[in-house]
Amino acid sequence: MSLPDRVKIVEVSPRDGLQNEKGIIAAAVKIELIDRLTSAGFQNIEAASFVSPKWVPQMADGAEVMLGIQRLPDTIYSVLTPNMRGFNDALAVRADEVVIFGSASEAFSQKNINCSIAESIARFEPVAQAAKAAGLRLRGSISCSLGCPYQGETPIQSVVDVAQRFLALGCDEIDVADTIGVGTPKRVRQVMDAVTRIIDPARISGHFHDTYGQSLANILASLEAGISIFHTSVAGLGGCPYAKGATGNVATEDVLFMMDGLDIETGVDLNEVVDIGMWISAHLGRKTASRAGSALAARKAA
Ligand SMILES: CC(C)(COP(=O)([O-])OP(=O)([O-])OC[C@H]1O[C@@H](n2cnc3c(N)ncnc32)[C@H](O)[C@@H]1OP(=O)([O-])[O-])[C@@H](O)C(=O)NCCC(=O)NCCSC(=O)C[C@@](C)(O)CC(=O)[O-]
Repeated sequence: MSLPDRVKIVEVSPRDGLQNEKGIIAAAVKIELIDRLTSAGFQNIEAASFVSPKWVPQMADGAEVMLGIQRLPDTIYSVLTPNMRGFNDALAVRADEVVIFGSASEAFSQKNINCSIAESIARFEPVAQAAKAAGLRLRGSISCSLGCPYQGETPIQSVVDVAQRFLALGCDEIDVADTIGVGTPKRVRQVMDAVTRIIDPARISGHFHDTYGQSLANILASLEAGISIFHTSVAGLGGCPYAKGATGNVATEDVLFMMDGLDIETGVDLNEVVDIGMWISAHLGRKTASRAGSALAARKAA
């Protein structure tokens, strides 16, 4: 299959990238991060999470962040909303897209959102209806699509079942998420092929964590399966509090560098993203996890 000319990169660092940070990061830093990402050309930024602050304290300032950022009219600012409480908070700050997040694994569903998969779908139903009524975009994220930290490999049918439920709820986009980064290209291709049999590939995204260094290969396998939306995180920031040991999302800089080599447009300025990656890594007191980011920053410094 031929590869697309253009892909959409959803930058998830302000939410997935920062949610697992131990020390609380000031809202001003989150706001600066999002503003710089907006300037770099991302058309979709996952900006915050309206979840219980007892479960994820780092995301407690979502409203302050959403109200503090400089928004561009064509940029989609997404927020996570596990229930109606989260949805109402998202509506109050005029989020463009709300994300319901389920799992293809029963055990992870319990650990992450404290209910079974079936209960989660029932909880998402009013959120989906309210999102449609308010004219907001709706995205559904399927955690553990390639494997679960508690249950091991995920059967492909479990991913398809949740995708089907999300489709019925009216999701505009559905994420196949490799929460712990265990997927390898052959399996990713099988999962993407199964999901694209029931949903238009243009509505499916690949969300890959890079724990085992497989993300770029998995993105290539997804491109070959017709997928053209990918989630990335500047400097490879991230991790899920309910998936111990899992590292961050695939680094944005690495994906942009690969897309450039494949002649696939992203609309994002890699040069600016390298600077953002170095800035946020310095702020967090660590080295960037992006190979391309380090190499390009070193080249600039020379
Ligand atoms: C879903 C719940 C709330 C259920 O949590 P629960 O304890 O079953 O629910 P509850 O209704 O009993 O609420 C407990 C407390 O939280 C409050 N509460 C309830 N809802 C909200 C809300 N929306 N905003 C603010 N507060 C809220 C509620 O008011 C109550 O407060 P209390 O009475 O004890 O003072 C909880 O489990 C939760 O917040 N989980 C979120 C976990 C999370 O954010 N995980 C990380 C994101 S998922 C992820 O990273 C994966 C993804 C998407 O990136 C893709 C991938 O890589 O796989």
